[in-house]
Amino acid sequence: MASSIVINDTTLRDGEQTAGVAFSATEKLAIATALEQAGIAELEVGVPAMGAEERDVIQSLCSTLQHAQTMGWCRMLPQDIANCQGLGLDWVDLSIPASDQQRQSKLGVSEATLLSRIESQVDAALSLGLQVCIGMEDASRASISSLLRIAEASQRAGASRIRYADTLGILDPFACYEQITALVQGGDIQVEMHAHNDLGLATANSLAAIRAGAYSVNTTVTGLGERAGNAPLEEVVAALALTPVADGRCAPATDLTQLPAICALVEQASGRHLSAQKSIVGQRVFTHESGIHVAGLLKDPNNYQAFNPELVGREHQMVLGKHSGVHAIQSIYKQLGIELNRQQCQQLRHCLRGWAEQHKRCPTEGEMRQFHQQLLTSGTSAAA
Ligand SMILES: CC(=O)SCCNC(=O)CCNC(=O)[C@H](O)C(C)(C)COP(=O)(O)OP(=O)(O)OC[C@H]1O[C@@H](n2cnc3c(N)ncnc32)[C@H](O)[C@@H]1OP(=O)(O)O
Ligand SMILES: O=C(O)CCC(=O)C(=O)O
Repeated sequence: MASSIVINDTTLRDGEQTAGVAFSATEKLAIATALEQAGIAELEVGVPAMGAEERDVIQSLCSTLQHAQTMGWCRMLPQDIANCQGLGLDWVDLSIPASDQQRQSKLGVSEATLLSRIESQVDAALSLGLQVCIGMEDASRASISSLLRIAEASQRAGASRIRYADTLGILDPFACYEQITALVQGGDIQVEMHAHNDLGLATANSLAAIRAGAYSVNTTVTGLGERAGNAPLEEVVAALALTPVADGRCAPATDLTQLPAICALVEQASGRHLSAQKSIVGQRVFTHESGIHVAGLLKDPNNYQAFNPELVGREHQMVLGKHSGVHAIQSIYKQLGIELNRQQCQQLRHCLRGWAEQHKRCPTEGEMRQFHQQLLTSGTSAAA
């Protein structure tokens, strides 16, 4: 059977790092369970170094989840690793700054010192029964030669994976493809992509990384995360389902119909409201008003749909507004049980335009009925 691309969702770690976001234990459990039920293979569930309370939550998540693999995030420090003991985690991400900028300015150590730490710290994590991913923070500002040295040291020490973090979200998909290709071809270790969205390219970069052979990608529900956030889970899994990778791997086995409910759960728990136009899950992304689009959709939905909204548990909605055509008006009124002829539709449209400009929204069913009543009584001014 073909292997599938792995999603490592970090809503509960990087997602919760969004300024002002703090999930309760109950919310974390609900989010983790929902993600597992949707088929997400791996969850990065938190930072054990944050303290005993965080560790209790991590432990309870690990004991509740049945199929999803769990990962804890640590600095590559002995105490951080020791804090993972007994939590039931499957994986640990041991993070080191990979760029000269961060290594020198944050830690003040040489590359040789950092490389020498990998062996002993990976060993410490392995002895706790954990699989190890080496997190290369700020990898996108590091030279590829130094990333390859980290990859080589990680592999030699017994780590299973390296994580390429575009910590500042500065990559474009072309550069990302080149970087990940070099890492995949230069070593024999899984490569994971961690994309940030500062330039709005996190999803594109995640897909480019997969195309280059990345084993896994990090996502967060609704794209939560530091600053402009991470690659949104809903975008990445929908795109993977619709744009197959040519290397024979399958899209992750995600139940896409659960995405709206998962995003609503995270929207509620994070207090971060989603734009109506947010791809895949935004309230209005399958809503159509323009006359030409609605007329086309009525003939055949394929005329104006990128994909069937049922794939992600949604449906098309047709509404009336400034750009409505006769077909739309006729069809929408028919659903209200009102048959209109072409001339009546044109009269309604004339009034609808002015009404929409004034109110800046679509009319409700009650308002549409009112327009019709006015049309019948005045014959000309349907929607004053
Ligand atoms: C790019 C990312 O997303 S990295 C992940 C960021 N996530 C978090 O910060 C999780 C939440 N963090 C926390 O709760 C706290 O920062 C804690 C509990 C982890 C640490 O708190 P404190 O001990 O008070 O340290 P504080 O946060 O002020 O400073 C961070 C320290 O970690 C060090 N550090 C940062 N990254 C690393 C690393 N990869 N390896 C080793 N040390 C590191 C910093 O240099 C600094 O150490 P210093 O005091 O010697 O300068
Ligand atoms: O080192 C890592 O695991 C990645 C940390 C991270 O969240 C980032 O660099 O954006």
